[in-house]
Amino acid sequence: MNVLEEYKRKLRTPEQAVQVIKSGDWIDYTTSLGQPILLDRALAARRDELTDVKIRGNLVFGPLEVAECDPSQEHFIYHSWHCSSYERSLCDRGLCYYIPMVFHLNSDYYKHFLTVNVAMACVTPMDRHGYFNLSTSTGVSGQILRKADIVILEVNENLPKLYGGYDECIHISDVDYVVEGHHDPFPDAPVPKITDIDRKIAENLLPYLVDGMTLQLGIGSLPHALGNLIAESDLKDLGMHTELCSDAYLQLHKAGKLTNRYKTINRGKSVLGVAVGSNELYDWIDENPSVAVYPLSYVNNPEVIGRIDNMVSINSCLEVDLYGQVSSESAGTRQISGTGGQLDFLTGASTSRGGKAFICMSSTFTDRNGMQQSRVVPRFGGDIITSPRSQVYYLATEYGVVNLIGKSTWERAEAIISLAHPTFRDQLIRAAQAQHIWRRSNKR
Ligand SMILES: CC(=O)SCCNC(=O)CCNC(=O)[C@H](O)C(C)(C)COP(=O)(O)OP(=O)(O)OC[C@H]1O[C@@H](n2cnc3c(N)ncnc32)[C@H](O)[C@@H]1OP(=O)(O)O
Ligand SMILES: CCCC(=O)O
Repeated sequence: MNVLEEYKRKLRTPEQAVQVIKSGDWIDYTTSLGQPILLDRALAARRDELTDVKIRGNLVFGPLEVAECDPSQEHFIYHSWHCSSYERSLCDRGLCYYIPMVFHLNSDYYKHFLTVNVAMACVTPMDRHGYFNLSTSTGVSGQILRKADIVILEVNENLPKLYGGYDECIHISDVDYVVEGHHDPFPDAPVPKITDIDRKIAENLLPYLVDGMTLQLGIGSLPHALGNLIAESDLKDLGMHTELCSDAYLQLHKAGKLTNRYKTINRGKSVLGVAVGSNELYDWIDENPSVAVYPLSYVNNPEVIGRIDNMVSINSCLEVDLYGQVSSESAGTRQISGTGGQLDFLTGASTSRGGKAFICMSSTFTDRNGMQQSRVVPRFGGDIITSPRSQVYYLATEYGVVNLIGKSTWERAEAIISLAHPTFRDQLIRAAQAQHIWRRSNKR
């Protein structure tokens, strides 16, 4: 049978396709732009026929009809590997549960441990060879689709087609059903406003950065802003090897800096796993031979990252304690985001020849009551630790950069307090004294 005939034979309406889902099933929605909008709507419409259907997603921007239609969670229970701001708001409402993980092993979790009864994902239209491109969701999708008992694809003509790497496509012969329908154009992701504090942090980082380095910029407004500022610097011949491709890389490209010339693997290629940004970004990565998408089992593998000379990883966090522990994913018991690729890139970049792993933050934040709070705290109570103190290298704020490696507890306390906002330093020193990590010789 030729691929077009096979496509027609597998074509269903969304309502028909979701009939395969049974009570108790595990369903996967892949990630971000891969969110299956029409199938999600059709599944939610079956609410009263189904119970205990569990759904997994990852950095999904929503709205998710399955979560919104069932506050009781008798019918649908939604889970996320990494919370977007929408999924965070679902968690706040008790409608989403976080699943702890590290990304480079995520596909192994699927391969060895997890059940996927039905996987549903948005893909590009099928090509003449019978392949659908997994596009900006390639990072996480391949193994989910391989593990699924039933694969339903939703064709979204707005998705960019990305060259791989590997695992960027699925063939019609590996698909059970295909659905089509109208999709609105993707909204542009918000662009962070660059603040004076961002500029100061970028200034503090610049002496550590070299021409020819390869950059990983993490999720969130600070890494994005720092990427934009690096695009304005004199640095040149930069490389891209990142889990998440944001508009900061488009800025580096537009500034003529993203040549990938000195990459020691994937030379000449901007490597990514997932992309989220503007339509201009999607247009840039679409069918672009200088861009290569890979599964995160490759992109985030610390051994792979470590093979890239001068690999620089720039991620952000919510708070740091005086021991050097980093909390990036929860504020007390409130789930904010996830571990994501932070630990993978910390581990990988710190083993690269000339590599450096930075965790950056503003020294303070303004809480919901309008009060200025320190991001340097004496010690964590209920916050989840994202990066353990044994693996944290460079920490940066607008007050400087410190390297914690090889530093004892009292040296760390001193170094970390030097990054804190001056308003909070005395109270942090008193806390360090009470915690027995402060000596008479410590600098105030
Ligand atoms: C992507 C790659 O290539 S892999 C590596 C990157 N991945 C990671 O580093 C994972 C962990 N890091 C992250 O998830 C992000 O970088 C974050 C969460 C630390 C920062 O992301 P941003 O989007 O810039 O966070 P933002 O400042 O908007 O804050 C998010 C929420 O946390 C709240 N928040 C921020 N700081 C604090 C704090 N110290 N205490 C309490 N709440 C806080 C904010 O108010 C906001 O809540 P809201 O949505 O209700 O307003
Ligand atoms: C999918 C990107 C999330 C992260 O690693 O932070």
